[in-house]
Amino acid sequence: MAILRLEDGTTYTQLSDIVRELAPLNVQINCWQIGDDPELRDLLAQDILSDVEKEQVLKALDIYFQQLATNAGYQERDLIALHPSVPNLDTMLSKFDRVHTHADPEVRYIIAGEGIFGFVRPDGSQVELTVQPEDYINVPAGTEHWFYLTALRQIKAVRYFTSREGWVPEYTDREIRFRAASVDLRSQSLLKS
Ligand SMILES: CSCCC(=O)/C(O)=C/O
Ligand SMILES: [Fe+2]
Ligand code: NI
Repeated sequence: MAILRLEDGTTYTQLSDIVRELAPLNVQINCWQIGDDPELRDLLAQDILSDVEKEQVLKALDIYFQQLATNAGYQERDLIALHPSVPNLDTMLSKFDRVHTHADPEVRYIIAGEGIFGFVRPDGSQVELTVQPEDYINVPAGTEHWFYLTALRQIKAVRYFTSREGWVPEYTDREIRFRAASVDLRSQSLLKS
């Protein structure tokens, strides 16, 4: 279930509120059910998936890919699985944790773990959106955003492509003013003390 945090600390968890707050960016957010198939749930609980297992997961969720292919011409999908034992995880994440855009829409369906997208709204305010299983997000081409993992350091997401070239990050020099996860980490450390 998605969580949106504004710079003033306001937090939204209702999908309708989040849709409203992200509307100025035309960022689409929705909740797509994963279902309760035990074999799929077991695969999603594994950190590491073989290529065969990844394809099994993708096929189980292809109903959504078919909708995107029919309605919006999406051509390909793959599954990204990030977890603490991925070699050079921090190097990979460093590609996304600076403000960047893509020439194509960034379309992700979160199916395990969680991650945080940051956005700059037209009024200059910055917001951060924690995405979790069943959250679907479509970030329009050219939208400034950043992405990083929470303290869980684990996410599985289906990536949908209209072309492969268009998702390469194009960096902007926008400064990121806050990180909600650090707020969480700070509050967690406060809770611990
Ligand atoms: C959750 S998919 C990994 C992040 C990514 O592809 C991207 O471009 C984030 O901005
Ligand atoms: Fe991105
Ligand atoms: Ni949800």
